[in-house]
Amino acid sequence: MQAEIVVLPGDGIGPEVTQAAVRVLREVGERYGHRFITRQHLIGGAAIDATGEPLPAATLDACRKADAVLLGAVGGPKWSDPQAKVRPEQGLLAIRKALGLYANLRPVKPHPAALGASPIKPHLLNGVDLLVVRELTGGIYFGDKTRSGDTASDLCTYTVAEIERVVRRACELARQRRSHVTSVDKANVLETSRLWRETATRIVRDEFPDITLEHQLVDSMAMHLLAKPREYDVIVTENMFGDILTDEASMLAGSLGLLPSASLGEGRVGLYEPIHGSAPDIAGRGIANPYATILSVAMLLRHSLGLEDEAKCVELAVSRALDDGQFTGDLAGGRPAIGTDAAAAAVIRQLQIECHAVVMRD
Ligand SMILES: NC(=O)c1ccc[n+]([C@@H]2O[C@H](COP(=O)([O-])OP(=O)(O)OC[C@H]3O[C@@H](n4cnc5c(N)ncnc54)[C@H](O)[C@@H]3O)[C@@H](O)[C@H]2O)c1
Ligand SMILES: CC(C)[C@H](C(=O)O)[C@@H](O)C(=O)O
Ligand SMILES: [Mg+2]
Repeated sequence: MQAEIVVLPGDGIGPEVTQAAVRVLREVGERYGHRFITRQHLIGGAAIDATGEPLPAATLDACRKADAVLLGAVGGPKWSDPQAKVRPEQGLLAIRKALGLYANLRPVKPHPAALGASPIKPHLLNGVDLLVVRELTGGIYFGDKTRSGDTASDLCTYTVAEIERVVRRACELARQRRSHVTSVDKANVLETSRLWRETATRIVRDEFPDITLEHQLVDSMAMHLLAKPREYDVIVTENMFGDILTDEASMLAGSLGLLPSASLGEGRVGLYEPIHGSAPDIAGRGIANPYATILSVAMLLRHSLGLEDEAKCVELAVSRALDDGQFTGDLAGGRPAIGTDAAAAAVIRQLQIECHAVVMRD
């Protein structure tokens, strides 16, 4: 097949991890005979520096025309002045909104070889396989913001339609898994959460009677996620809770550098990105973990291009690289660590074996 993929490196470690992931994508293309055309565009701080805007029209245009978008990360101290009129993060929020990407899939499946990197006891992690479906285009990140004198406000709004579509998406995904959905809210305090809970209950009752639905308040969820992570299958939640819970969940996997994501809507184009940020503390040193971005490429192959074999192949290759002890610094825990490029090379080496193995098995 031929596919056009827009690559948005962004800021900090964004260019380093996307470059590694594009190398892997190219290898997949060569081995399977696909023509993946990649074009880079500006977003975030890099775009502000070049054009004054965090999401230039040319970038959005290119994304709309593409088959999929691969993003690194945006933001950094250079653009973080509280007085700044434009911020890199606005570019990311704007592209998600403009492409209608309301469902952000963040899978968490700790890899056995990386268990040592997690602060959680290994016996709690065995068998953990959960998927957070984070609502991505509503809630407090998108509400009106005001500042007047010594008072500031951020408005949190949800409509029934916004809740319905993401809950439906979570239930459809749960049907392909263990048919269990945990809906996370703060219904004891927030009106948006009461609407969320009512809507989730109705959608599951009327449309997904085969799904088991459980409600959980977000504060205790933060605790349960670490205390009994094995008990969760699909977790669906609003934008901010999903943002926070997934950084927490990365500790189950051992590092933020291991969690990929797919942002999907009703449209054709999906956006794929690691869940981590631009990591200014390690940027420019060639030591960032690229596995989350490489695993995001696997999600891109699966969800936007329908290339399931190729997606599995990338996931297996990452898994084998970890089995082989190919750890970046965030996973190494004092053992010798490899850099970003070497990690990509390790995946490519495994890909050369794994692609073949997956094809032969099918
Ligand atoms: N999707 C995005 O573009 C995105 C996501 C989160 C944060 N941000 C932005 O990134 C900037 C920095 O935010 P932050 O420091 O709170 O979060 P961060 O995710 O960038 O970093 C948190 C910690 O995790 C480490 N880390 C993150 N990714 C890693 C990787 N791939 N390999 C090794 N270590 C990794 C960092 O070194 C840091 O110590 C901010 O401007 C924030 O707004 C962007
Ligand atoms: C940078 C920020 C806008 C972003 C978010 O909150 O969505 C990030 O934290 C993420 O998780 O992708
Ligand atoms: Mg986040």
